Amino acid sequence: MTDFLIAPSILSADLARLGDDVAQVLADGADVVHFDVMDNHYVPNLTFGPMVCKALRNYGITAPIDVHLMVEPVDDLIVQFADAGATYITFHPEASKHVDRSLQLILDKGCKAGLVLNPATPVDVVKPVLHKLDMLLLMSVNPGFGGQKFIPQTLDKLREARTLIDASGRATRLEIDGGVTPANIADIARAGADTFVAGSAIFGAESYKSAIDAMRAALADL
Ligand SMILES: O=C(CO)[C@@H](O)[C@H](O)COP(=O)(O)O
Ligand SMILES: [Fe+2]
Repeated sequence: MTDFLIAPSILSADLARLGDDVAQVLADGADVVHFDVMDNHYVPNLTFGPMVCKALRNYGITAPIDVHLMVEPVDDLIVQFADAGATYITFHPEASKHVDRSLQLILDKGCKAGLVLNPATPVDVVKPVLHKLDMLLLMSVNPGFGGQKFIPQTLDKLREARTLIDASGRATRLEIDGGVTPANIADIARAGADTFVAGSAIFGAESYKSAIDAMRAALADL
C-alpha cells in the first residue's frame, strides 16, 4: 500500500497563532508541514521567510517541514532555510539559472531536494536531474494564492510524472499542490500522487481532524 502523506499548507493557517495552529493540525493527523514562501517577485504575493521556519522549530515542531520556494533567485534562501530547519526544499526551475547546482546545494546542506512545476511547465523538464530529486511537486493551480480551483489537466501530468519516477527506480515522492479536497483526492492519488498539500480544505474546515480523516478515508481503498 502506498504511504500517503498529507501536508497542510500554512498559507491558510491562523498566522497570529501559527505555532499552536501547526501543532493542532499535526495532532489532528497531518504528516508534513507545507511552508509556502512567496517573494512578491516570482509570484504576486508575500508570505514568510526562514525566521518563521526557525520559530516553528524553536516552538517544538518536529514534523517534516516542506519548504516550497516561490522566490527568485533561490540559492541564498536555500541556505537560510536549510539552517532554519527545513526538511524538504523545493523550487521552481524557472527561478534558478543553474537548476542542477541549486539542487546540489540543497542536498549538500543535508536537506531533501525537489522541483516544482507550474501548470504550463512540461514534466520533461525534470528528466536531466531526476536522479537528484527526493520530491517532484506538480502545481495544480498557478502559484501565489491559496483557495484556487484544481486544474483538471494536472491529472495527465501526474500520470506522466508517475511513469517517469517509476522507471527511474528512485523513491522520489510525487506531490500535488492546489485545490486538493476530500472530494478529489482519490482521483489525484489514482493518477499517481502520494503527497497531498491542502491549505483551505484543512485550515478552512471547522474541524481539521474531520477534513484530514475524510481525506484518509478517500485514500483508504487505493
Ligand atoms: O503553493 C501554493 C499556492 O501557491 C499552495 O501550497 C496553496 O497554499 C494551496 O492552497 P489550497 O489550494 O489547498 O487552498
Ligand atoms: Fe505550496
